[in-house]
Amino acid sequence: MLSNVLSRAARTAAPTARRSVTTDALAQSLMSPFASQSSRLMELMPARVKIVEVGPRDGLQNEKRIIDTADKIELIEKLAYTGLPVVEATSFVSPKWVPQMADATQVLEGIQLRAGTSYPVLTPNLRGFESAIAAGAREVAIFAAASESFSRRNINASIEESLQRFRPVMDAALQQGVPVRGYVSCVVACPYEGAIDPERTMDVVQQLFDLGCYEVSLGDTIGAGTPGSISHLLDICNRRLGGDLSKLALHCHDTYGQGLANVLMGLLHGITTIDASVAGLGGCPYAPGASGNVATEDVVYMLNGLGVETGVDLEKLVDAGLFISRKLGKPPGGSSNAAKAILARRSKEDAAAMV
Ligand SMILES: CC(C)(COP(=O)([O-])OP(=O)([O-])OC[C@H]1O[C@@H](n2cnc3c(N)ncnc32)[C@H](O)[C@@H]1OP(=O)([O-])[O-])[C@@H](O)C(=O)NCCC(=O)NCCSC(=O)C[C@@](C)(O)CC(=O)[O-]
Repeated sequence: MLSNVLSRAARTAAPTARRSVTTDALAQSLMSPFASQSSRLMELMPARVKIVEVGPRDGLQNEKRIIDTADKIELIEKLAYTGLPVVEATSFVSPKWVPQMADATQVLEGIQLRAGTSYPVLTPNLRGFESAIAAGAREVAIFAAASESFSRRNINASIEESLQRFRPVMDAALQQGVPVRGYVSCVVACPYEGAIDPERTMDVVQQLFDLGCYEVSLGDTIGAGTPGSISHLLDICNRRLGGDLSKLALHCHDTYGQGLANVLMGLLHGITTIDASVAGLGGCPYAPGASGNVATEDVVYMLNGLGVETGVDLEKLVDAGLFISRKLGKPPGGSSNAAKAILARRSKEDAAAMV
């Protein structure tokens, strides 16, 4: 088992970037000296993780500075070019509610699609679904919440009303063969109600599966979860879903710095789909105080170090993060520690090359 993991790591360590020692290789080379001690951990790791990049949607939706449509398109294309299998592109919501997403049609129509990447979009109602399909969407996502108060503030509907609203979206999607992802927000905590009962979360998850979602993403919307509460939630998911978590994704915000630890906890429980946002961008306009998602660069660095394949080129990902950080006037690499370290290493290498 361990030798499989190590040879997998060696395969994925193939140099991809212009740099002499890629950071992918660095993370993986650090693994081998400790491999014998950590073999139990390695055995629990999946061989491959699907990363769902939510930066262009979740990452930008809360930004006050309106980003040019062309820059959004360039960001999405740069992200797809890293090898990411899924780049959530935009959302077809009311522009009165989320002004940053007002150009959803132009964004989706403008993307040069890359084979091997899908570009789902958020659709809160049938109107959003129809606009998305007209703009070329091939996959959509509906979004519910485990908290009544958050549901009302986010989409102006109770949980039950929102599920009723999703029914025609789902019917139309099924008729047209469009896959639908589901989100549940506030899976462990709500900005208005505090702690959320995981059984309640699972009730909503189950209803989204019953509606026909092929995957449901568990959103720790305000990033209050810890490995303890996430583990408790996933134990309950495990019981309620008969031991199969393969259709769940984990969507961790990093408000309290727990994002990466929570992702690791998810992997240990058998989650193999992780949502993340380049440069750690993000936040929900209706979740005051919530910071961005766990940074994609940090997730990829960690997975590289664990010998888990993602198919993502970390150096190119850092370039995409740098691009959008500049557009937003944020520090290079945003809140991603891995990106900041890689950018610092690049500067040193560039300075050395000048001597
Ligand atoms: C759901 C509604 C539309 C209800 O909003 P409403 O005000 O109850 O609905 P309405 O039907 O009265 O519509 C209000 C206005 O929006 C228009 N409208 C109506 N629908 C659409 C549409 N699809 N596209 C464009 N426009 C639309 C509609 O035509 C009308 O325009 P007006 O007549 O006033 O000029 C609104 O509440 C909304 O758009 N909410 C979206 C909020 C949002 O995007 N939140 C962030 C995403 S969720 C999230 O971030 C969490 C997640 C997924 O990342 C996971 C996690 O971290 O937890």
